[in-house]
Amino acid sequence: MVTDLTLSALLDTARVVSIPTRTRFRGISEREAVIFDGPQGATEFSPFLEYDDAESARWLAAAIEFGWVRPPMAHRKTVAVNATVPAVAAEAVPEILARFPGCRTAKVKVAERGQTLADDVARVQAVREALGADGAVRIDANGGWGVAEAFAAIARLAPFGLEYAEQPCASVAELAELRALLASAGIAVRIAADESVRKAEDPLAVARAGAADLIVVKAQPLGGIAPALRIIKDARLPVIVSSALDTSVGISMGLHLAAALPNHLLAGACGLGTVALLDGDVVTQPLIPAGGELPVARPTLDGAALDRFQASPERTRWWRERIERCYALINLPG
Ligand SMILES: O=C(O)CCC(=O)C1=CC=C[C@@H](O)[C@@H]1C(=O)O
Ligand SMILES: [Mg+2]
Repeated sequence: MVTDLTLSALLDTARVVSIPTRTRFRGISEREAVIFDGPQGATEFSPFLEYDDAESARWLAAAIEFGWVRPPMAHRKTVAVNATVPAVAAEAVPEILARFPGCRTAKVKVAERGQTLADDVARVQAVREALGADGAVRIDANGGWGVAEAFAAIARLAPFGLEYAEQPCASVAELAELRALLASAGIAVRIAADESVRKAEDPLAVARAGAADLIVVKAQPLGGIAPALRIIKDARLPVIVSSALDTSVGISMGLHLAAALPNHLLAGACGLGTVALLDGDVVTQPLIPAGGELPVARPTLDGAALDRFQASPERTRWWRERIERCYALINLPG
């Protein structure tokens, strides 16, 4: 970690932006983010608004690391990414997939509050039809199911061919129980842990409990690329690197994490294509997938776009105060 970055030096480079989403995603229709310009390049701080300071402080540590510390050596120049399909109606699926050119893997949101299993079935079926038999389809329930509900839903969705189910239940104990139930029923759908890694007190508990087949790893929530790599090393499970509906700046942090992984640890296409879900960006060449891949690059900030998406004075003040509180929590040495 850097030792000499003062709060005022950090705040001097901060630009708060608010970018509309093209489709509501996890209830969000405006994505707010802070963009900093560090000596290593642009970096992003964008914890969701409801996250408390202790959790958000890890996102700030990640932003500082990416802007001020040289990233680890890259093992690849491009990273394959998945299309991310929000909990839309089945009819909207082709239009969503069209935003992810060349992506042969799609992650489909399921278990959305207010919807039914029939909605999930219709959406997953539409994705399978659009991708064809050789595409890969995975689902993400964001912990929205209980064990019995998850078992029934996965049994119903498995015939469409599922690569894995991401965080079907909320707790590690539930994931372990579900994983055993699926195995004993001969349903070959792997379990991926996301929230059990990025929001857990102990990100390794899920691996230790044998409750998942792979882990979804996000750089910002885990405190940066170096802490994420330490967790990956200790978890000893295959990894999908994902993001948090970031601008291309935050996405580039995820790409550098994915690029740092040796091939045998990367479990498939990464969840880094979500700039396609935003209606704008802050860089000159937005990281929209081409041929199903993204380049491992540091984007160049677009000053006009930073101005265009500049947040209101009230929101800017809110974010600057949040940065101050989080900065106080991360205890930079020196
Ligand atoms: O993994 C992807 O395809 C995209 C990122 C993604 O799905 C998410 C981003 C941000 C918040 C989360 O609700 C969600 C996830 O749960 O993985
Ligand atoms: Mg997830």
